[in-house]
Amino acid sequence: MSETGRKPRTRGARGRSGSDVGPKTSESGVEDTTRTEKASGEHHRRSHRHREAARVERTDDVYRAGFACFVGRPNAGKSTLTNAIIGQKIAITSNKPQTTRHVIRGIVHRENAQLVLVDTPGLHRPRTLLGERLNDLVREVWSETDVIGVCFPADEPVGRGDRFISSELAELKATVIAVVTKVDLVDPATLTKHLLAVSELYDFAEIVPVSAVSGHQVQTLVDVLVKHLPESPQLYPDDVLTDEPEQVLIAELIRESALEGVRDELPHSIAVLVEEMMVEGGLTKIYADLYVERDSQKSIVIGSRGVRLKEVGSKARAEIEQLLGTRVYLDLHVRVAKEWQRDPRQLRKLGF
Ligand SMILES: Nc1nc2c(ncn2[C@@H]2O[C@H](COP(=O)(O)OP(=O)(O)OP(=O)(O)O)[C@@H](O)[C@H]2O)c(=O)[nH]1
Repeated sequence: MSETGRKPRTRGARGRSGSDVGPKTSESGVEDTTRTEKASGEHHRRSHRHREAARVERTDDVYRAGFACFVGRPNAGKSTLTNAIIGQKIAITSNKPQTTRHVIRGIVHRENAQLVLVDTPGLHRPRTLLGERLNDLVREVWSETDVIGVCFPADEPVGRGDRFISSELAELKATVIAVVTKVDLVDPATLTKHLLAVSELYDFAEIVPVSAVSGHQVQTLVDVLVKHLPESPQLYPDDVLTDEPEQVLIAELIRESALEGVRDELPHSIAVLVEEMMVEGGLTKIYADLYVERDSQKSIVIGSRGVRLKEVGSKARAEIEQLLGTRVYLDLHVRVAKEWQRDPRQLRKLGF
């Protein structure tokens, strides 16, 4: 099976041609680092290692490897579940719907299996060009996966959105399982009713209730996903956790930080692009642009006297330092790209 998902994006030299450069904030870490990488002066990628991911687990005698993805209505808990399985923050989560835009893969390594997880945006009725592209992306991922886990949040009744997604699954060659998420939020009686309602939606190969927050049944879910993978040689080297370019992960962390506590219309209007990354000794310098659609949104992001942008920068910097294991200098610019969600050129530039 071929690789799933978007091709890694490469960024050229730092482009500062945009006309709408706003106030900037720079954040620099001070404490000493635990790990330093040899400075190369150019963009580079590292494989993220995670010892726990190499947990030894024998399910049967053959080696299985393949791709799985979680789909489901917005806010169903797909990203949180992916993170719980991979054990590292790789996809952003937020209590606002439809904040996952990038296809981000994580890889679970077992002694006799390799599970490659693909994270997709929620399928929804498209209202903009971006919406249409997102739906195309979801379908593309679906057609290339071996197992699809449809997520149904246990704390919300099965609704039209769930029926819409289930009806789209009929023609797929992938094994389709149901994942009932957030079971920590409901009592056993509600859960039982919910499981019944889910089982009536589609002929799922299995139905697995989980809680990504408490960890309940997360490993069972991995067992189930692995069980339905095809026999295949190993697809990735042993210690690769995700092959998503670091810059995309970093952009996601910045975007997540910028989304916190902002008004409802803003999440869809924010995009982040890492323009340049340099390693200098134990310090990684990151120059990133945060795009919004309107001047009014720019003021919201920046906040009074730049206070909010500074907070966004500090929070993102701390998380990026964790991800990279180096000190980080983060230079954030806010730019206005008018109506970028409706403009094909801008969408391409921002990676959609
Ligand atoms: N209590 C509880 N909350 C959860 C659980 N899983 C996810 N959540 C919360 O549900 C919200 C949505 O989770 P996400 O993982 O962002 O959902 P998603 O399906 O990826 O959402 P989109 O990106 O909108 O498609 C977040 O606030 C999570 O913290 C869970 O197992 N238990």
